[in-house]
Amino acid sequence: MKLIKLKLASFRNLQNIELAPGKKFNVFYGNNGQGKTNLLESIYLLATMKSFKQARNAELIAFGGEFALVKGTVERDQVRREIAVLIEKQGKKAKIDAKLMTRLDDFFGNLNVVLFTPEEISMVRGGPELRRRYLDRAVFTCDLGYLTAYHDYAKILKNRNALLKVNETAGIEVWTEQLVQAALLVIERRKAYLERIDRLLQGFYSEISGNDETVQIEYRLHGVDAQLFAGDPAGALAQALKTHAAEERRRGSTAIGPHRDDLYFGLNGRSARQFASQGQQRSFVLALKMAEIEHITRCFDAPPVLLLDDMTSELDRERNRNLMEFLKKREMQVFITTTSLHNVDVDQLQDNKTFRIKEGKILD
Ligand SMILES: Nc1ncnc2c1ncn2[C@@H]1O[C@H](COP(=O)(O)OP(=O)(O)OP(=O)(O)O)[C@@H](O)[C@H]1O
Repeated sequence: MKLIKLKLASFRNLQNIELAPGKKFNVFYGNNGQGKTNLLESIYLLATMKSFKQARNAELIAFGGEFALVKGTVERDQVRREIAVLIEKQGKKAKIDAKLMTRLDDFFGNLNVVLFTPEEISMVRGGPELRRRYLDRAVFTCDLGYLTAYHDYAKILKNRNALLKVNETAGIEVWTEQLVQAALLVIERRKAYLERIDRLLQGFYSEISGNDETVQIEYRLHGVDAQLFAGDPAGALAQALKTHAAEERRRGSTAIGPHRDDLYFGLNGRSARQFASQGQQRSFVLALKMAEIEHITRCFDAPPVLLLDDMTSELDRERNRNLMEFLKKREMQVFITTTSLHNVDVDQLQDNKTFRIKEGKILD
């Protein structure tokens, strides 16, 4: 998958951009606050309809503007598609080859991206939301049915929470039963993904770190007996909900389910969250991303587009070199942002294209 053309109008500080990225390495460089990350955000949006900064629509539109437009031409197996996303304050509309998309499912899969930002390093040490967000996105890319399972679960959760909030427990059993069934579908798909990347993760971690430390990734059910779950998943969830009934009434929200679950990252058999050094955390997250790339490549028989935001300042030289070696071996298009070309060693990269960004404009 390749992005052949990108056209932006009134997207954040990028008023009017038109560019033809190269098929391999594209390096965007410039001082802080010039629009490099905004550019990556626009590509991410073209793939997912979402901002990776969790920004609302109004924030994506240039100050004082009414709308923003992001357009891209993507190529896969020599077939080209035009993706256009119109962002207005009240919502987004997407067109593929000039046809308005009415179902989200039809939109996805035309452009796959994997994003790596410095902030993601905190996925190891930070709160569970970051890990859940990573997992949901990663599962979803190769498993479009996951979106339906996830939305069904979210709808039931909302209804059940609404009852708990007003302390209305009559009729809650019906929602509890539905919640359990919907939760199982989400958990099953999340676990299946982790099983698929488990071996990949170990391989990439060794490649990146250059040592023989072992890494583990596991799904952690919140408040549920894992052993019971292995034998009787529905029974274990129902049991946990029963045990937490009083807490739920007190908090006015559902205490058990995929919205509370977490990922466990292990390093040499210990919790990476508690014991990993800065460098080990970076290697871990980078290996996770590499595993995600490999997984998507296998699913679609085509590699995703990689977006590396300000990577060079976060990685030390050795890890950076290992990452570049990994990328050079692949027929993958990469977008890198950096404050200075010195950080990237562009001469080492075959087929690179560089773009200087200043005040929201590309200066060649
Ligand atoms: N809706 C908007 N309209 C206009 N400008 C915006 C909007 N949202 C953000 N900006 C501007 O975009 C700039 C930030 O751009 P961006 O985050 O892409 O910087 P960057 O080049 O990646 O810098 P850094 O190297 O610091 O990450 C800021 O100057 C900010 O004021």
